[in-house]
Amino acid sequence: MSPDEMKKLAAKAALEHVEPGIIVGMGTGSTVNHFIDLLGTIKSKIEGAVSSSEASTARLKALNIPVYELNAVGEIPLYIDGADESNHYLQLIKGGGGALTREKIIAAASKKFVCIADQSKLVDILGNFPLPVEVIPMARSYVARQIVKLGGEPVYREGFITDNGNQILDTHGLSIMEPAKLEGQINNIPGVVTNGLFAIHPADVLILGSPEGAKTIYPK
Ligand SMILES: O=C(CO)[C@H](O)[C@H](O)COP(=O)(O)O
Repeated sequence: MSPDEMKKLAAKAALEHVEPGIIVGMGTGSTVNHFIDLLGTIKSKIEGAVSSSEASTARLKALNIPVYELNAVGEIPLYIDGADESNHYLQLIKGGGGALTREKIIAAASKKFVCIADQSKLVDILGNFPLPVEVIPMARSYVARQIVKLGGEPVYREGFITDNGNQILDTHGLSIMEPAKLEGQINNIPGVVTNGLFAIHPADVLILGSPEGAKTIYPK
């Protein structure tokens, strides 16, 4: 079974978390794209969505799913998003698609975060996937030097601009033993908008697609 088929299985299983009449918070990426397509088949049962990226907004609108501004809604009952890595505590690395900041905001504004992924994303220790850090452009070199002091090797994602008009440093070489501590340390560097660790507020549920079907995992 291909990773994409496994992503689709996870997306399908996540539909069970969609209650009638709700607004769904939507992440970004290929796994979420499968979920959005499936959401389109039950769109009359929901009120709409809040989106974390221009790409997800375009996909939702193409399916005639109403998209609300975050400022126009209260607490969102459900947030669905993918991940680049998850540990067994459901602490994540996200941001491979560069939408980490809006994703983190909508996840924080949501009551329940259901993460969907193929089985390869579950790891014992975070950090094999380079940690994305969104930076204000004029601070990029300064932030990069501070990340080196923390033991990382930042690589500028050249040619990529986030939906917020910022840049990304993909940080290699980190073996992340204390994810929540590192999340706070990096976010405290002036010029950092946010980093892709979702550790202080992990996911609530992880659904992994595998050749044996979709497996639901709760934090250890
Ligand atoms: O964080 C993300 C985008 O910013 C994605 O959720 C993450 O990169 C996983 O992507 P995919 O579902 O394509 O594997």
